[in-house]
Amino acid sequence: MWWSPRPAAQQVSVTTPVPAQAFRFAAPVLPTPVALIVARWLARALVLVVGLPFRFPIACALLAASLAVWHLFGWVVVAVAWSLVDVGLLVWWRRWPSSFRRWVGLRMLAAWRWWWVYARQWQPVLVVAGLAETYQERQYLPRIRRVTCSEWADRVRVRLVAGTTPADFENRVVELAHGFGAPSCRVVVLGPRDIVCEFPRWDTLATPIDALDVPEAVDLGALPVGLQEDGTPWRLRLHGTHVLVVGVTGSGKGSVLWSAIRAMLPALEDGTVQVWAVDPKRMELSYGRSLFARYADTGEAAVALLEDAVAEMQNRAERYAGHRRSHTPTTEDPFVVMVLDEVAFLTAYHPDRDVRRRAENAIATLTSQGRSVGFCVLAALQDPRKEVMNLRNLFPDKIALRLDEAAQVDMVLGEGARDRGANAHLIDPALPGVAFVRLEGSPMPVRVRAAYVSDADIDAMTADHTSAATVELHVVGEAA
Ligand SMILES: Nc1ncnc2c1ncn2[C@@H]1O[C@H](COP(=O)(O)OP(=O)(O)OP(=O)(O)O)[C@@H](O)[C@H]1O
Repeated sequence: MWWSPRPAAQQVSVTTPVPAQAFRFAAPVLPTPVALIVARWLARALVLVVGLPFRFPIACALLAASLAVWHLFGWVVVAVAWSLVDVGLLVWWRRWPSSFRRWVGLRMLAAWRWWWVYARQWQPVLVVAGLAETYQERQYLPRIRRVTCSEWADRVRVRLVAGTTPADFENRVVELAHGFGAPSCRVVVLGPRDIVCEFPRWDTLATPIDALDVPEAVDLGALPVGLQEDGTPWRLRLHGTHVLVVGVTGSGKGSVLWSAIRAMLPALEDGTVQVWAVDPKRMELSYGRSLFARYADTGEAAVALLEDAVAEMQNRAERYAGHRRSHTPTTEDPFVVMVLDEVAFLTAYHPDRDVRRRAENAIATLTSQGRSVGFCVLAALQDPRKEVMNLRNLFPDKIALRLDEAAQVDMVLGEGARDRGANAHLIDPALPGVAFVRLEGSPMPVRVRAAYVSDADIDAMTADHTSAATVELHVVGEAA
């Protein structure tokens, strides 16, 4: 019938050109009069001038005050006033350099960076990076709300175009970092359509960090093991979790393990914490043997040690059942940290299949049941692929040191970590100990560097501190 639409016609997409179409409807192109263009430019200039006092209130107030004084009293008074202000600033800078830097230096730097780096290059960088949106032939750009500077980074607060998401920025962090000449870029979401792009001005982790001071009180939920990119301490939680440290050979896995052990020294000495170490390479942990309650360096010994840990963990769980739901470290029930260097030796490379199977079972049991009864597995691994370590998902916390391939980043830190800027595969080999981690409560990866615990530091640690558990073993040995 003439009024019923034909099925074939309904399937034609509205955007598909139809060659035989008789009429084509398009918006007419009207030449814009020059007067309109000039008026628009003038309006934009006016908005800029009116907005300046809001953007730079102090600078504008000073300028206005200078003009007023000039008008009322003449230029000599202005020159004298400015000389006095300069002297005042000089005294401030010399006497209180940090407050001067915070209140004057960094604000001036932020104004300069806003204008020179970001405002000037915003449009080309965002358009080329694919972050400009087009609607009805008009281009919409996210807007810079504010630029602030800290000692090490610029923070550019951005208002997103409606309909876009922070993920669009997170997926373009590499383009943004290169576009604005920064070593990296991190996106922090503040609220709806409100994000901050953080651009470091230089690499704050370029110089090695010496072994940190041994803390007086041990906080097993926040052991100081290095520094974060913003200069604040990098703290590692061990109590109530398990940690997998992944990195190619020479990436500095040892420095993470040793920094964690160093941060627990007082607790090792008073017996509330024990380290049980598995060291198949015999190069990494053997150096500080006297600090460990148990130590194994062969496949069979390592499996026996892991199975002992499982038995002790199950015994503890049986005692706790129905009485308590969490563990508090005491000398009777110490917090046990199983430090497993090169864990793939046990799970994938050991020639004996039975050893591999038993080791894998024991590690799986410890990681799945040990958290609440005071057992933690801190393992180091070179290759994160499933064939080598299929237990990696049982480790809630992971640390990605330098990796071989881009695809390994998400394997270690979880999906989307590389898109959010965790370029662990691009870490400079000259920067061992540099890593990406995900801190609690935030999906954003953070760049960190572990402190380097040298052989001399380990010597000093073993000379000054001994594990209470090891002392006990010696005493038993002497008595026997
Ligand atoms: N945090 C660090 N800061 C500075 N230098 C470091 C750091 N960690 C390691 N290094 C340097 O890198 C070298 C290799 O480190 P390390 O042996 O810890 O790497 P690894 O990942 O454990 O390697 P492998 O898997 O071969 O044992 C060290 O000898 C040391 O010189």
